[in-house]
Amino acid sequence: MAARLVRRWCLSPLQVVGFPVVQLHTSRTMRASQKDFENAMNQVKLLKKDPGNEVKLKLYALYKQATEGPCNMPKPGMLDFINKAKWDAWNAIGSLPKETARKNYVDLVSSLSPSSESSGRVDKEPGSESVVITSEDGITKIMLNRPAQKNAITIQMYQEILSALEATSKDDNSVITVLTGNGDYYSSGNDLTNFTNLPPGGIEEVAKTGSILLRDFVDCFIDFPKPLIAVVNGPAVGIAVTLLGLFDAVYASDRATFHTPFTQLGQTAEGCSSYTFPKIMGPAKAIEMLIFGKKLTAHEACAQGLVTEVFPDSTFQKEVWARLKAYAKLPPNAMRISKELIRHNEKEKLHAVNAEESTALQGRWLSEECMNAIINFLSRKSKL
Ligand SMILES: CCCCCCCCCCC/C=C/C(=O)SCCNC(=O)CCNC(=O)[C@H](O)C(C)(C)COP(=O)(O)OP(=O)(O)OC[C@H]1O[C@@H](n2cnc3c(N)ncnc32)[C@H](O)[C@@H]1OP(=O)(O)O
Repeated sequence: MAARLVRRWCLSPLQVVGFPVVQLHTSRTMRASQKDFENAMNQVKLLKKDPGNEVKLKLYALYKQATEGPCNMPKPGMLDFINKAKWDAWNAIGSLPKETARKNYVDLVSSLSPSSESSGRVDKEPGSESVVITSEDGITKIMLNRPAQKNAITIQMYQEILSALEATSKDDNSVITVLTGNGDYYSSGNDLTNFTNLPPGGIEEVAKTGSILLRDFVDCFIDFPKPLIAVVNGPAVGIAVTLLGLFDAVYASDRATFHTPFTQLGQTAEGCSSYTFPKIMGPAKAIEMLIFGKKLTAHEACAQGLVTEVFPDSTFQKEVWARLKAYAKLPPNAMRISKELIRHNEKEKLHAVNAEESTALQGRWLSEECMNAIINFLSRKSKL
């Protein structure tokens, strides 16, 4: 099921906001600027790096203005949030002349297209994977690797993490498993553009498949049989925080922060945090985090029991990996059996909580509160 979901979701990043797929005109009577415009449209399709939704909305707006003139469409309804973001972008251009829009489009594309970008090659460079999995000294390291996007988790990354956990749980050479992030963030949580690729079934289908994926993903953490360690190298947001309640140890840099702004996003708690957080830190503190979105420092999170130990950022990697290497030499079966003893009484409850939270989120994703929050982020009207 999970693999099927991912296949369905894995669209080119350029499809995120419904990139205009255009027909190239070949008329010999076209002026040079029209040719530049067509070349630019072609270059856009060859971009290897996703330019981000803000730029894509600008490109969309300039393309529409250049080809059709000022926005002449009725404003889409609030719930039609992708078309509304596109309409807003086009409408914001006002009465800019078609020629100027065309030139601005060409200029914008050329600013995105260094010569290496437009070569048309699409091979992945080594280390360019969004999730990097390595194994050494009995430690399997799953590293989130989208530092420029603060390690926001895409649909494909959920699937890759899930597959890595399934594989390492069966790998006799893997004693402990570590989740960490590359760059300055541990993870900014769910990639908010996950919501913008509308399949034919529309937002209802997005919410339904998203809910199934979330449930499968979290189930995998609940059932993971070996020691699971989070090496929190920097700020963590959303699902990157809630999952910590299912880890066996959480080591944090003193630069890390812990933030679950679900209400601000019109969403609700997931990752079993509606159960694990009150248990770990008591209901009063859990409510401050999960309902009011209070951000904790690493030392506060440690005092609340969410973090095992905090290290100075300057020595964080050295100290933590030295410790993990020592732990990975401990007898693996004893560790696995101890984990089973500690965790097995809770498993049934955790699966039920996960199912409930995933269903609640399915409803939330269809709400106006949630859609507005996502539109605001994507159109950069808001940030955490
Ligand atoms: C219905 C389908 C769902 C399918 C998936 C189901 C799976 C489960 C879902 C479970 C529910 C999960 C919930 C959560 O995790 S809620 C938390 C979501 N995260 C956020 O709201 C964070 C949003 N980001 C920010 O507020 C800021 O970016 C941040 C404070 C993290 C950093 O700010 P800073 O100013 O330092 O950096 P930038 O904003 O300039 O960010 C750099 C670039 O990174 C992009 N970015 C960052 N975070 C995200 C994100 N979460 N999603 C998408 N993109 C993100 C940001 O846009 C910048 O990109 P550009 O350079 O292209 O502009």
